Amino acid sequence: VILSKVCGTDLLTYSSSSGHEAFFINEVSVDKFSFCRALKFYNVIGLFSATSLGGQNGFDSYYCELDASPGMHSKMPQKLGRKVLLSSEEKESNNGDIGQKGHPKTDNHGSISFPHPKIMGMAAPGMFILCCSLLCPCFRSRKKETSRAILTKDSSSMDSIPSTLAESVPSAEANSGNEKIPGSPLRVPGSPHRMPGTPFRVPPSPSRFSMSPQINRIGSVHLNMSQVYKATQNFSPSLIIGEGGFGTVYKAQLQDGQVVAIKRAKKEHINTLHAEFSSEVELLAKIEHRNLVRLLGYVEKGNERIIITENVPNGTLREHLDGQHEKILDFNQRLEIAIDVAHALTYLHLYAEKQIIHRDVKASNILLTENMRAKVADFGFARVGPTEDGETHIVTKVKGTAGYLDPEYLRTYQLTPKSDVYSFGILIIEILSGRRPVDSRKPVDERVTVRWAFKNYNEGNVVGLLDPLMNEVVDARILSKMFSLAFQCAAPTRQDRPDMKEVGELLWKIRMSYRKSVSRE
Ligand SMILES: Nc1ncnc2c1ncn2[C@@H]1O[C@H](COP(=O)(O)OP(=O)(O)OP(=O)(O)O)[C@@H](O)[C@H]1O
Repeated sequence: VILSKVCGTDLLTYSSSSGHEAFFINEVSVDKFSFCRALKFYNVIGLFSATSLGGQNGFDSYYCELDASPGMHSKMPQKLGRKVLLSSEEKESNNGDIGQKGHPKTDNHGSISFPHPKIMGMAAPGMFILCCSLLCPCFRSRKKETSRAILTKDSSSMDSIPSTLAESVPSAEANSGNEKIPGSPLRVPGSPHRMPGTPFRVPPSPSRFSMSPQINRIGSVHLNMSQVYKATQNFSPSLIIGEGGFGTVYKAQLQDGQVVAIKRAKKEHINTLHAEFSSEVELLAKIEHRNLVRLLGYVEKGNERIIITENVPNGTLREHLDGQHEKILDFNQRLEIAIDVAHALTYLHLYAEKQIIHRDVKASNILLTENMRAKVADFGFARVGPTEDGETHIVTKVKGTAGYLDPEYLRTYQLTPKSDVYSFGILIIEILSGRRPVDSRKPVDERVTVRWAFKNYNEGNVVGLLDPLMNEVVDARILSKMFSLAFQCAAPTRQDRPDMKEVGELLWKIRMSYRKSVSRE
């Protein structure tokens, strides 16, 4: 049995197989009490009950009235799913991230970070599960509904999870609920550069990187703070080109004329930093690929944490999809961007000195050049992949952005390059449709874009999936191939996803077909 419902901001999933039961909120394994609490909060206990549970009376009598300790019911959470993520994050314990977000990102950008539990969750192969999930109706919630669900699971392939173990994982209950939670999880307060609906980020907690003694010497640009002040004209507001969770980004000109982007960490987060860059950041500084934003240097002095990167002048892919730039991206440009990103990820996964998993592939981390070439930015969550022979994955806390997160990684805490493949699949759908992975402004059944797209795809309506801003007729067969590839990438389990190299090759073939179709017209 597998039951999965989007309620308000949360995806509630119950599964049972061969006598083993598991409870999930937003793909995070939780104990049954937390699950029941969520059901009660959303007033949907009855809907999870009766026939679908094999004749049992339903959650309310079978589960939810059982072992609630006094006081536990007194206060329902305001944003349950987010609390699950935050509570888990508080217990973060794992090391090993190599990127800039060793610095704490400040707020509200959708990134998720929490530790692996004592148990692993369920494995869930098969695209047919996606079909099943599409059939699940959404419930009316007492709150404003903003879906941030990913995909549902397959009961037939569930690992054995004794419920006693399931109860040992971090739960929503563990959170004190003190944190400020935005009205909608998709709204980003105080960020002028964000459109409504932009995914929020839960700030990663301070990393525990080993400090490199040479930290100020990484990369090819070595500045001291007075040079940074000079280059940014004392961090002049007129030079601000972006605002992220981690800090403010300035366009700066160095003495030799080179124009760079300088990211300055927000002061309020400096104190929470225990250690900064991993020595492995030196690895990132060595990475050179035309579709990856180059890390040029790092400055650490007193309260200042400065990251210097290549400047990419034409905004983010998300801004372009939002129509914030002069021209709307045409299909050809979108296809080229997808190919660029595929090449960047292939390089990271296969050809870098050590395998690197980006972990935060999303449209707002794709920067565009004047020629509309794409560069993948923001290695804040990047991680070195498995290093031992025969190792298939690393087990680590979950980081990434809601909507792009690989559900299998989220469930099992096993990270592989296929997590980037999943995010890339979601990104292709975003590139083609223009829609964010989760869009709270859409009708309930369209809010999880991958589900909406898959449903339409199955009904043969690929043309209707195309971004209406494009105003362009694209051969339905080409679109079908693109969407089909996207769904393969976003398969619930990694074994069903192609690797990035294959994805690049397939995109290249699609490009050839597209060129042919255009030349025939
Ligand atoms: N190398 C760069 N060149 C040009 N603009 C950049 C560069 N890096 C960042 N920006 C701009 O600054 C903005 C903020 O970047 P940053 O990487 O800090 O945050 P973000 O990725 O938007 O947010 P978050 O990392 O919290 O998701 C970007 O959206 C982009 O507009």
